[in-house]
Amino acid sequence: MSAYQSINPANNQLLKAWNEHDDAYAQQALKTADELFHSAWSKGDIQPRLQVLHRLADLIDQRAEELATIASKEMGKLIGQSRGEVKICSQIARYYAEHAATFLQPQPYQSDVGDAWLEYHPIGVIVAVEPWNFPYYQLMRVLAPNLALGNPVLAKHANIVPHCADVFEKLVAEAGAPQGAWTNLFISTDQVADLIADHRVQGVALTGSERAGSAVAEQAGKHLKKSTLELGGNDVFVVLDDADIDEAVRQGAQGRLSNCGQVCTAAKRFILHEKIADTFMAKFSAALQSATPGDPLDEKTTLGPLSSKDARERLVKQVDDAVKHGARVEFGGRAIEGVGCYYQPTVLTGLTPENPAYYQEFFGPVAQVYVVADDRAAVALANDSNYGLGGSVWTKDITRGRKMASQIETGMVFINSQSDTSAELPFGGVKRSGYGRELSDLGIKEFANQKLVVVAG
Ligand SMILES: NC(=O)C1=CN([C@@H]2O[C@H](COP(=O)(O)OP(=O)(O)OC[C@H]3O[C@@H](n4cnc5c(N)ncnc54)[C@H](O)[C@@H]3O)[C@@H](O)[C@H]2O)C=CC1
Ligand SMILES: CCCCCC(=O)O
Repeated sequence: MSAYQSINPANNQLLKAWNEHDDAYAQQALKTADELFHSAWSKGDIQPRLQVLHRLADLIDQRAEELATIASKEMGKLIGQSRGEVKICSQIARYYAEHAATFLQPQPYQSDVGDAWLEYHPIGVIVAVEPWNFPYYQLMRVLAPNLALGNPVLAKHANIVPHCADVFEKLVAEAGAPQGAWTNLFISTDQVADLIADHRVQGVALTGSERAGSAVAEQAGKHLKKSTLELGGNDVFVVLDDADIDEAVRQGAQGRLSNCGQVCTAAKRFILHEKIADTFMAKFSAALQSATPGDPLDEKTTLGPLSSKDARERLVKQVDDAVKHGARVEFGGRAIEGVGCYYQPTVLTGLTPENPAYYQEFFGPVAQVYVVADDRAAVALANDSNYGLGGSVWTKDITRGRKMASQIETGMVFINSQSDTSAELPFGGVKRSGYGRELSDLGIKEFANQKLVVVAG
C-alpha cells in the first residue's frame, strides 16, 4: 500500500492512494531543478519570477473553495479555517510579488576599505520538508520567497496530504513557473537524505516535529547545507489580573481549538493570575465544552477531527500518561466514540515538573492550566520550557505587557491577541522550536548568498 494516502479523518475513508516516486524520478527532478538554477530564470531579471507569483495569487483566489475543500477532506480542518489558510497563501504570494525586488536591492555599507555593498543571490536547489497541519501555507512559506529569489525547490510533503501537495505543484506550473521551480516528490525519508547529501542541493527547510527536525538538520549539517527548522511549541497564554477576560476567553478557546489544536503556535499552556483564575476558568471551560464535533465541511461544526488515526492515538496515550503521573482532568480527556478521529476538548491541571507532560506539547484540543500569584512567577513558568516558539500576554497595561513579552524566551509574543501569522511578520522560534525565520524580509534571505562586493577606495 502506498505511503502517500488521502484518508478523510472525519470518517476514516480512503479517498486515494498516490504512487510513490522512485529514485530515478527524484534524480530527474533534481537534475531539472539544478539546470533551472543555472539558467537565466534563476540568475536573471527578477520580474518574470514575480509575475508568476502574481498569477499564482490570482489562481489561488479563483480556486479558493476547491482548494479549501481538498484540505478539509484530507486533514480534517474546518472548512472556514481552510478558506482562511488558502487566503493567507495568496496573501504571501502577492506580498513577495510586490516586495521581493525591494528586499533584494543591494545594501550599501559605509567602509574605509572602499565602496561596499551587499548583493543577494540565490544559492541553488532547496529541499522543503513540510507537515500536514497547514497543507498549503507551509508550502507557500517556502515557495514564495525562494521563487522570487531564484532558488528551485524540491518538496517532500507529509504522507497524509498528497492531494494538497499535488494540487499545489499544479497551481505553481499553471501560474507559469518553469519545470523545476517547484517539484513535489512522493518520496521516503531515506530519499530525502539522499537529496540533502547531493552536491546540487544547497539547503533544507523543515517544519514539523523535533524528531524530524533533528534527523534532517543532522543530515544537512553533515553535508554542510544551510537549514531552517520550524518545530513544535508549547506556547503560553498569560492572563494577568487586569486583562479583558471575555476577549481573553474568546481568543484563548479559539486558539486552543483552531485546527483541532494542531497548530505549533496555538495557545497551549494557560497561565492565569490568581485574582482572575476562577472567573476565567469558568468561562473558558464553558467555551471549550460548547464545541460541537461534526463534518469539517459543515459550517455548523465547531470541532473537527484530529488529522489521522495515528495523531489521535498519540494524543490519547499522551493524556493517559499525564494522568498517570498526577495530572487532573477538569473535563474531557477521552477520544470521542464513533466514526472519525475526534477527541474531547480537555483541560488538565495539577501538572508539576515531575510529570513528563509538564514539558510536552499537546497537539490537540488539550489545554494545560496553571495559576500564578504575580508577573515574576508567570515569566518563570513561561520560560520553564524546552520550546521557544510563540506566546501571548493579556493585560490592559501595555507597558506591563511589553516588559513581560521581552522576558518570555520565545521567537514571537503577541500582546492582547492570540498568536497569528501574516506575510510581513517574521515567523520562527528558539530552543527546541528550531531556528531561522520564515516570511517577511527575513524569510527571503535565509537561503540567499548575501555577497559583499567592495570597490577598493
Ligand atoms: N511546527 C509545526 O507546524 C508542526 C509541528 N508538528 C509536530 O510534529 C509532531 C508529529 O507530527 P507529524 O506529522 O508526525 O510530524 P513529522 O515531523 O513526522 O512530519 C513533518 C514532515 O517531516 C517528514 N519527516 C519525518 N521524519 C523525517 C525524516 N527522518 N527525514 C525526512 N523527513 C521526515 C514527514 O514526512 C513530514 O513531511 C506533532 O505532534 C507536532 O508536535 C507537526 C506538524 C506541524
Ligand atoms: C496560523 C498559524 C500558523 C502556524 C503554522 C504552524 O503550525 O507551523
